[in-house]
Amino acid sequence: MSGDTDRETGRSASANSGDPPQQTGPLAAEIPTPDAVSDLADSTGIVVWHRKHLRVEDQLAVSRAVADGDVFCPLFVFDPTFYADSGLACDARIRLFEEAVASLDRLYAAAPPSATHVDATDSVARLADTLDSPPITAEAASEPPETIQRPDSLGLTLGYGDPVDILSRFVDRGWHVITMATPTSRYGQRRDERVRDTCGDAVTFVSGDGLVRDEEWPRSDWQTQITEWLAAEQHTPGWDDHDTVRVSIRTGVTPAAVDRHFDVSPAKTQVPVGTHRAAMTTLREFTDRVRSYPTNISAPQDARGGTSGLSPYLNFGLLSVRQAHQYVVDNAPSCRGADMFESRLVWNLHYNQKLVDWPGWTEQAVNPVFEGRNEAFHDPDLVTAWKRGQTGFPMVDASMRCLQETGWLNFRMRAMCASFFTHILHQPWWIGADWYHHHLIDSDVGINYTQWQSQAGLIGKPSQRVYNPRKQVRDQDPDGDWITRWVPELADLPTEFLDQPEKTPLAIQQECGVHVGESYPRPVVDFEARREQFWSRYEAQRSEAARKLRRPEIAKRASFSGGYGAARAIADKHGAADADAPDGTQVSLDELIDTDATTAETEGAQATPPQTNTAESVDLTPTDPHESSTQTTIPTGAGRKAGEPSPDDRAAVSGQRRETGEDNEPDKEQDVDPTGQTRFHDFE
Ligand SMILES: Cc1cc2nc3c(=O)[nH]c(=O)nc-3n(C[C@H](O)[C@H](O)[C@H](O)COP(=O)(O)OP(=O)(O)OC[C@H]3O[C@@H](n4cnc5c(N)ncnc54)[C@H](O)[C@@H]3O)c2cc1C
Repeated sequence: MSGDTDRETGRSASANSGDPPQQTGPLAAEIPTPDAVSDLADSTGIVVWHRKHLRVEDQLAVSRAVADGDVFCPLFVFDPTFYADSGLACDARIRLFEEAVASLDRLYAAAPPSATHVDATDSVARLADTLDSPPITAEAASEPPETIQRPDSLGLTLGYGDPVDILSRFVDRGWHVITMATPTSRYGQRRDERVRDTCGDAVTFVSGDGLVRDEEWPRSDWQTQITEWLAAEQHTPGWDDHDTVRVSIRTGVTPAAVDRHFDVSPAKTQVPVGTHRAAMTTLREFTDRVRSYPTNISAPQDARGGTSGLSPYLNFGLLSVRQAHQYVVDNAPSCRGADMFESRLVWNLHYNQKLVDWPGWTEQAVNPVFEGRNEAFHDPDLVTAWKRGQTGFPMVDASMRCLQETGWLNFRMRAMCASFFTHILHQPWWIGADWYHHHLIDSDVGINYTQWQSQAGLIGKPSQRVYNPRKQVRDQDPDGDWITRWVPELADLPTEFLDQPEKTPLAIQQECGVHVGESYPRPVVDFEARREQFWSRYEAQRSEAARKLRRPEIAKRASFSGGYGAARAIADKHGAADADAPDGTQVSLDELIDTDATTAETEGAQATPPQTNTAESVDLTPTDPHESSTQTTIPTGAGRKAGEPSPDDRAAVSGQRRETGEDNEPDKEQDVDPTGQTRFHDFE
C-alpha cells in the first residue's frame, strides 16, 4: 500500500504531538497475587481481558473465568495507539466505544459476585502526570457526558498504556489471562502476537464468536458449523454456581479522563449511545417492526429507521451476533423480514471469517492480479471531491456528506459510493476503505475492508457490479427528499433534473436559481466513458484473475463460503485454458484426487469438465516438510452448500430482489453488458 497521505483522522495534530503519555496502572506492585485475594493456597487467578466483545453474557472468556478461576479480574486497557493519528477512528466512534466500556463497567458492578476492591494509589498518583493533565485544547474540551462516568462501586479494572505491558504485570504476579479472539489486522494483529510472545502459556485466546480458527480449510462445512453455533446455547457466566471472587483494582483511570485527555470531540449527529440498555432496546424495537424490514433496506431515507441499527453494537460486542439472532428467532413473527435479517447476521460472520482467514485484507488486493490497481490514476482532486460530496453526482454527494455528518449509510449507498470511487473515478480502493473506516460509527475491519475489496472487484470473480448513481436517484429517491436534505443547494432544482443536474436547461437554471457549475459542481468525470474504460481494463485481466483462484493460497485468502471448490469452479470456468502452468500453480495431491467430485458438486449440471493437469504443472510434494502427502487435508468444496454463491456472489444474481425484495438486486443497466461478455449471470 502506498503512502498515507489520503488517511485522515480528523483529530487535532497537537493532541498527539510531543512525548507519548506515560504508562500507568495498575503497576505490578499494586496487583495482588490471587492467593492474597482468595485466602486459598494455590488459587487460580484469571484476568478477563476485554477488547471487543464488551459484554458479560454469551462471552466465553467471562464464562470460563468464572468457572475456572478462584479469583477473576475483568480488565480493559485504554491503548493510546487507538487515540493517535494511526488509530483511524473518528471521535464519534471513539466516544461510542468509551460509552460501551463505561456501560460494561456498570454491568460488572451490578453483577454478582460483589467485588473485592484494591486501591492502586501509586497509579492514581501517576495519573497526575498523564491523564489528569489539562486538556490539549482547553477551550475545545467540553466536560465528558454522563454516559462515560464510572459507577461508585467499580466493576472493571481500567488500565492505560500498552496492553502487553499491563498484562505481563498480571502474569508476573501469578495470574492467567483469557480473552476472546477477534479478527484483527494491522496493529491489532501485531499487538496480539506480542501478547502471545510475552505471556506465553499464561494467555489463552478463546474462539467464542462462531468463527472457525486453526484449521487448514476453515470453510469446510462452514455453513453447517455456523448454523449449529447460532442455534447453540449461549455462554452464561455461572455466577451462582461458583465461589469465584471478583477483583477490581482502583487505578484512577476512567473513560472520562481518557476522553478529556485526548480532547475527544465528536462532531457527528444522530449517533446512537453506546450502552447495553440502548443495544437491547434497539434490538427489541427492531424485532417489533421486522415485517417492514424488506421494504426499508434500499432507500437511504427509509433505511435510517427501518434497518436494525444494530451494527455499532454488534461491532463492539455489546451484543453477540448469536444473541441478536436468537432474540429474533424467539420473538419475531415468522416472516420474510426475520429471514432476511437472520441471513444478514450470517453475512456478518461470513465477512469476519474472511479476515480470520487472511489478515491482509486491509493492506493488499486479495487477488494478486489486481494489486496496485488504479494507483497510476491516483488523482487527489477526485479523491477530495468524493470525500467532500462535490462530485456533481447528487446521490454520491448526498451519501458522502451523510457519511461524514452521521457516520452511517445503508448498504446500497455504501456499495454505490465504493463502486463509484473505484470503477468510475478509478481511484485506489484502500483510500476509500480507510475513509469509510475513519467515519463509520460501525466500522468493523472484518466487514469494511472485505466489502470494499468485493465492491471494487478485487476478488477475481467474473461478476462485477457497477452502480449507476443516476439510476439510484430515480429508484431510491424519486422525490429528491433525501438528496436535498444533504445537498441543500439543489433544493430548488425541479425534481426531474436531480439525477443529472447538468442537463437542466439554462433557462430553468436561471428560473430556479440553481446554477450548475457554480452553486453545484458539474460531474467531475464523464460517467459513460469512465465506465467503458473500467470494463475494458477489467476484461483484460478477468481470466488471469479467475485463474489465480485455483491457487490454494489465493483461494484461502478469498475465503468463499463455498470453500476451495467455489474458487476452483470459477477458475475452471473463467480462467485461461492453460490454467495451471504459466503462473506455477501448485496443486496438492488431494486436490487432484478430489477434482471430479468437487467440481461436479460445485457446479451441478453446469459443471465444467475437470482440467487435465500436465505433469509439469503438478507438484506432489507437500509444502510442509513435516507433513506427509496423506496428511494433507481435502480442500473444501464438499458438502451440501459447496459452491453455493457466498453473500457477495449472491449480489450478482439477478432477479432475486424482484422476487424477494433483496437489497442486492443488480440494476437493470448492469445486466446490459456493453461488450457482450459475461457479467451477472455466471452464478445463476
Ligand atoms: C463498502 C461497504 C462497507 C461496509 N462496512 C461495514 C462495516 O464496517 N460494519 C458493518 O457492520 N457493516 C458494514 N457494511 C455492511 C452494511 O452496510 C451494514 O452492516 C449495515 O448497513 C448496518 O446497518 P444495520 O445494522 O441497520 O443493518 P441491518 O440491515 O439491520 O443488518 C443487521 C446486521 O447484519 C450485518 N450485515 C448486514 N448487511 C451486511 C453485509 N452486506 N455484509 C456483512 N454484514 C452485514 C451487520 O452486522 C448488521 O448490523 C458495509 C457494506 C459495504 C458495501
